[in-house]
Amino acid sequence: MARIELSDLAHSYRRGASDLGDFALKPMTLTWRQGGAYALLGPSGCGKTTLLNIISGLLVPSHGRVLFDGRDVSHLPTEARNIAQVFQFPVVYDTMTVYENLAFPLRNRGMMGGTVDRRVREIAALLDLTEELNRKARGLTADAKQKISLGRGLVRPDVAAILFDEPLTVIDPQLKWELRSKLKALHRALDLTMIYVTHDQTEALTFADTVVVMHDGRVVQAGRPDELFEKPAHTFVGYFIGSPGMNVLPASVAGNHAQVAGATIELPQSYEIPAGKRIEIGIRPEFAMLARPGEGLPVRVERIDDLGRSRLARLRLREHAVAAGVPDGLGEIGETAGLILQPGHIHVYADGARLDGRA
Ligand SMILES: Nc1ncnc2c1ncn2[C@@H]1O[C@H](COP(=O)(O)OP(=O)(O)OP(=O)(O)O)[C@@H](O)[C@H]1O
Repeated sequence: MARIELSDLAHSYRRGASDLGDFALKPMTLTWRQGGAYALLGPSGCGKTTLLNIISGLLVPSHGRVLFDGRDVSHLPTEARNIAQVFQFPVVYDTMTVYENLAFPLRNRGMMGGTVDRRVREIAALLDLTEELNRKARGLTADAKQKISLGRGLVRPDVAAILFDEPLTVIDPQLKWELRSKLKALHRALDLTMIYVTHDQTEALTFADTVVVMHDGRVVQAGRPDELFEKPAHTFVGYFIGSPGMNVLPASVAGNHAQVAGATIELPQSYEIPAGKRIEIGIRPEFAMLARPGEGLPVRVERIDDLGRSRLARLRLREHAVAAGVPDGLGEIGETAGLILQPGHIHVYADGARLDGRA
């Protein structure tokens, strides 16, 4: 296991690039705790694979350093970093049995006999592969093969970290759920540093203690799932996480008052607003409620989605789309209604970044 530090790390695929726009990874300094379960989450093209390849040693960063337990490994190849990797598609030896596949990474490192056997059986049991141990990998389904790949990644007890790159892509949706919680249990049982790359928020939130959200080559927030939900550090985190995402509305804020769509909302905290920045407020649909016309902000009702246990209103506040909850006793909903925002859950953003208020 290792603590992994990224120190002033940045990467451009263009030699000699100086414009930040040419950087797939913008400068970042970040520590991955020993034994942590991390998800690296972001949309396609935000730089996840670039960052993972730099940590694994497939790519040498154009700027900054990667440290494993304080040791600079920036220029070391993958083999010298003592990490395990699990990729999107199964990497298994078809002619070997499941047992031999799982034992391979251990034997390759010079481990012998009983130690190998114990570890292979432990991992096989954790992944429900015990019954298959003597079968050749060739005849197995894609799901089973990917389980073997996961097992091969998890089997070595001495790795600095295990890097997963979208490992459940080929897995059947039903089994995905099962494997996700299994991976979480495995992390607890094995106490290894794990970094799990995904663009799927459910996968990230169910697996990780800490979710690292990337957007446009930057890490915009690293936090616990509840922190990302309750205090999105960037408007991007607000609408990327959550379903539907956070409502973001242009506003002007002075002290503890926000002007939104012509109405004034009193905020529980006071804000110092930097000059010349785009000011927005953000509020999650869970804390915005549809109300009778004349209450709160005036909105137009576009539609009501029945979600089974609750209803979600899709609204227009002037030209802005807003999602809000529908209280049970509201009665008939016409074309116009009111919208009440819970002030304690309103965040203020300047150029996308969350501002801290003062009580
Ligand atoms: N080998 C390369 N040469 C040049 N540009 C690259 C290379 N690999 C990635 N890029 C660019 O770097 C940026 C980040 O790509 P990266 O693959 O790291 O993102 P990602 O978040 O992993 O996306 P995806 O989920 O689609 O794999 C993108 O703009 C991409 O076009």
